[in-house]
Amino acid sequence: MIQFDAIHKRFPNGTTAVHDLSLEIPEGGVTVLVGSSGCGKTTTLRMVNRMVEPTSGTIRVGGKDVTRQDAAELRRSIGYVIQQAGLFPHRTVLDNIATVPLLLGHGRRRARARAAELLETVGLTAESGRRYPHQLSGGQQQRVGVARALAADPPVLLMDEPFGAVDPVVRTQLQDELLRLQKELNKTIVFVTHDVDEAVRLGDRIAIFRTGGHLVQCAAPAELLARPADDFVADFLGAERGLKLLSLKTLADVPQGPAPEGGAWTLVLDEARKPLHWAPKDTKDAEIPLRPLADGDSLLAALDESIASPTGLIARVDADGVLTGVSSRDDIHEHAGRAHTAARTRTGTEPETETAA
Ligand SMILES: Nc1ncnc2c1ncn2[C@@H]1O[C@H](COP(=O)(O)OP(=O)(O)OP(=O)(O)O)[C@@H](O)[C@H]1O
Repeated sequence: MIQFDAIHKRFPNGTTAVHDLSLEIPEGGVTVLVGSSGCGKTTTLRMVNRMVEPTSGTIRVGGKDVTRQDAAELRRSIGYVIQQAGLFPHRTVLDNIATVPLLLGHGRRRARARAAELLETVGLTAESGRRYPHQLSGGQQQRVGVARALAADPPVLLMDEPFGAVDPVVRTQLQDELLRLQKELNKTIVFVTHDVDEAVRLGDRIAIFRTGGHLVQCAAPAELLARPADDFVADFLGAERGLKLLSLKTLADVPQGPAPEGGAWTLVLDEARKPLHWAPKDTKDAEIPLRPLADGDSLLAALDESIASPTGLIARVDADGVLTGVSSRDDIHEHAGRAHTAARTRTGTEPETETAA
């Protein structure tokens, strides 16, 4: 757990970057710090590993006051990932990843073996380990940055806009990878972004800051979207709060029935009973492509597919892609409404919102 207790940071030029911050970051989850530019997110993050020292207040990691620990040692025990990866340009990828294990006194052989393992963990080939950072794409460099931060197996990972400099497709891939890794590793991750969608996608909890370094609200994403503490939070989350909430809910509970027969549309399956497309009764019309959805897909994806398809139906599949049934636009819509009511009225089932002035 990371505890910020009455933290204040005023830079020598008089700028207050963080104002009276008290926040508990639970162990083993992703806490995302969001807010507009200059609201103190990076400063907050960098105080955890003492790259910035607070003016007053206490920060504890695992119960220990960080100011009572040797700064260099502390930094080696906390993973740190930044935008543009921050790799050493004249070292190979493998040596970049092996840096911290080497500093920690692991032999070169062991450090490299660990680095090779991590390359695979973050989805890179062994061959890329022999390259230099500039010979990799931006997205690959970010993966190396994550591997390097994980090399000493630190319980805490600080990530400062790590995916800010890559295109949206690669960004989504990197987010997926991080979620997959986190399921496996269960680190305590503090993640800074100014992108609300990224925060909602990755965060177990989201802390929203406003200019002047004020924490406004910290809550689980669904709670935040359903019950923003004030107009600032509501504005920051954006106009499509309702849709964002649906991106957090799955399709699992929406009822499904057999595919209709003899109507205007027929669901065409391949020999393994995997849905291919909708065929019109009138063969002059074009067939309609479809995107099969599984129980783990979101209500937002279901709503989108049901609206986009003139059939008003979605094809549901199991983990192997085999048809399990179809669901109607009306059923999806009804569930979407219920998800909202539940989120608004929920009491005591989610972590409590922390608000600060
Ligand atoms: N070394 C410094 N000296 C003086 N002021 C600083 C320093 N570092 C940051 N600041 C100021 O402190 C405030 C908070 O900066 P910080 O980088 O923490 O914000 P941020 O929320 O991470 O912003 P961004 O999203 O743009 O990275 C800003 O007004 C910034 O200009």
